[in-house]
Amino acid sequence: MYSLINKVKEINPLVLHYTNEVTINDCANITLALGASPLMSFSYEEVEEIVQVASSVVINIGTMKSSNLELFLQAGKMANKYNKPVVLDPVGVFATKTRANFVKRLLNEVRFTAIKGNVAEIKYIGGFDVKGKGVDSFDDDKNIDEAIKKIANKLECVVCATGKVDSVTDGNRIIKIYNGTPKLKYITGTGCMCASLMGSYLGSSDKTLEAISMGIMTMSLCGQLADKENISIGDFKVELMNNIYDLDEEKLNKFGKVEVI
Ligand SMILES: Nc1ncnc2c1ncn2[C@@H]1O[C@H](COP(=O)(O)OP(=O)(O)O)[C@@H](O)[C@H]1O
Ligand SMILES: Cc1ncsc1CCOP(=O)(O)O
Ligand SMILES: [Mg+2]
Repeated sequence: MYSLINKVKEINPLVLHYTNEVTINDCANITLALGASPLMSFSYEEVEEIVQVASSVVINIGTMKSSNLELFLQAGKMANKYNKPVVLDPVGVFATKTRANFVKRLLNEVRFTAIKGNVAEIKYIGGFDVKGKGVDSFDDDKNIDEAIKKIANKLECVVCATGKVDSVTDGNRIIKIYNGTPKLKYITGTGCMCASLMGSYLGSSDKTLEAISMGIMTMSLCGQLADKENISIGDFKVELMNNIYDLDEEKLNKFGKVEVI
């Protein structure tokens, strides 16, 4: 699985983002740091054309800007039409009925290759009560394996829940990733950036479960490596980017903590 990082650098996939206005720049930079190419678009005019040249598509509902919502649906449908892998990040889906209804529409009208969210977002989609505020999860991973398997089997896609431990499933196998640091919660966009990394791996490989696991492993491990003693939160963000740029197969083999269930 770890050798997929070399594929990203070889192929330099184009990762097309329809995303929020808070973390868009960080998502572009992390995509570049891994070795892929980012492209962000809010254009109805070019959606069909641009999806055709993309290697993968990321849809993130974070800011729920009303003028973009139909575009996000169209982008997902175009990804299906042109057989491009497409990832959904249902940011804050539990926070309002509006978000929940929009995510329901996306899930009904688009076949996603993968859905990733924090534990509260994923449990909410799985039908569980959750503890969350705004876009942040304060939930634990009780029932998380049940939730991810339920969603994966119902929607026939890979599902990833992020948190202290990250869990990924294709409905059959479950991959647990034990890397990370609580500091990742004190920078906005680490979840959004995971989706960009997932898009980068998906654009370089058709092994979906491995690609999604590598996306989250890359963020969690690089956060862990960046978290040197007494590092300030501003420096931590810079070190996170540096570690993404410097990550290679050797470091993944040395520090990756993965369990396949
Ligand atoms: N308590 C924690 N300990 C270690 N890593 C964490 C913890 N909480 C979140 N992470 C990591 O932070 C990154 C973002 O996850 P998360 O905070 O769940 O997403 P979001 O930013 O979408 O809310 C992931 O790499 C995840 O593994
Ligand atoms: C704070 C905020 N508000 C709308 S989108 C967004 C960013 C969320 O990023 P993440 O899901 O990675 O925490
Ligand atoms: Mg998030």
